[in-house]
Amino acid sequence: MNWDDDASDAAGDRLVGTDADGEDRAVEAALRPKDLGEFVGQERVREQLDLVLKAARARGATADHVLLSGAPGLGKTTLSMIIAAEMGAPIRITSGPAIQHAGDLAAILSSLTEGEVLFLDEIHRMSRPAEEMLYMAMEDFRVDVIVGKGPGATAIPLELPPFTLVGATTRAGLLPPPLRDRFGFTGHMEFYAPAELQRVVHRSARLLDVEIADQGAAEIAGRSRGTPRIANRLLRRVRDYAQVKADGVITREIAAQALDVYEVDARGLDRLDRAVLTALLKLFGGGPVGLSTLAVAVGEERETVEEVAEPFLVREGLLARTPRGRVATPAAWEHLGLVRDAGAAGTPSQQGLFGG
Ligand SMILES: Nc1ncnc2c1ncn2[C@@H]1O[C@H](COP(=O)(O)OP(=O)(O)OP(=O)(O)O)[C@@H](O)[C@H]1O
Repeated sequence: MNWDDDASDAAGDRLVGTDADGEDRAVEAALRPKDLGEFVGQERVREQLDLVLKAARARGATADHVLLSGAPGLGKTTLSMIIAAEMGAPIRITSGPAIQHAGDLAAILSSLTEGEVLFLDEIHRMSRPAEEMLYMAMEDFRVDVIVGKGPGATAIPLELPPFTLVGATTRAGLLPPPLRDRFGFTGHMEFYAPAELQRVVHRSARLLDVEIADQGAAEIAGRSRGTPRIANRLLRRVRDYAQVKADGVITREIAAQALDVYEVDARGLDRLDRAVLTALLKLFGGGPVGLSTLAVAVGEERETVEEVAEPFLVREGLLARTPRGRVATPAAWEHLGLVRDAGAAGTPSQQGLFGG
């Protein structure tokens, strides 16, 4: 998978963007499941983690280091908090970009208490020297603090209490193998199925004291791009609509009307996604067309199209990246309700892209 952090930054102000905005952060604390039983979906990761934590508790030991990989908003921070709660341990939260010098990391590590969970988000964005210090800290619970500079510099070993590192990354493939190998357990977080997101929406509605019908929750879930953070955000916008335009109850119709107003369509595409697809279909007959040409046609930067819009369109099977350019799939024509001109050159079947 190719989730780019810069792309998700650029997507920050979209209703269907995956990064947390200020409002998300304010409510997310209240919506986070507190234990593994409350955590919806991710059956395999949950089951495996349950075993890891139970075994550590039975041995009276600190849990092994845990690496969580997956797209933003799938629940990595939430799981790290659950790990701490299940181990009855405090948690310290920091991120790779916040640790630029090995000294920053040494300061954090040396202040940890026994059994504490250190959550290191975006661990792939840590500086190299800090990363190397982390290897030793994870393996031997020890760091060498360098005092002085040049030939006179000396390394002073510092013992650390046993702790559990929970690393989170959107790009497990970017981690150097020595770092990856030092995690006792790696959990790959998948996008959520609509039925799972429906449960997330129901749970959040209950916590927010919002009345919602099953079909209302299903409507929101179907437009949430497999991501609980987006589901919770759409729920809040639909709640606003239900309060202003109706009696506050979220039915299927209300959810659909509200999300139409916010331009999030039945499949979770927003205005930018649809603009890209529409240009590809209407102006270029479905492609192939070069990325730069497509970007000019929609009046966006090349990077925005490539990093913000395309990943989801590709994931949804609406657009394909081919060596000859971007190509719409038959599903794209269907989704936008357009019919391909039968005589046009470069139809998907003529190119043999989709098996005729
Ligand atoms: N499995 C789940 N069940 C219920 N709610 C969930 C689940 N996973 C995530 N959420 C909700 O989604 C929101 C985002 O989750 P979280 O912050 O843990 O994601 P993340 O993967 O750490 O994202 P990022 O990588 O951007 O930090 C939280 O409010 C949380 O309540």
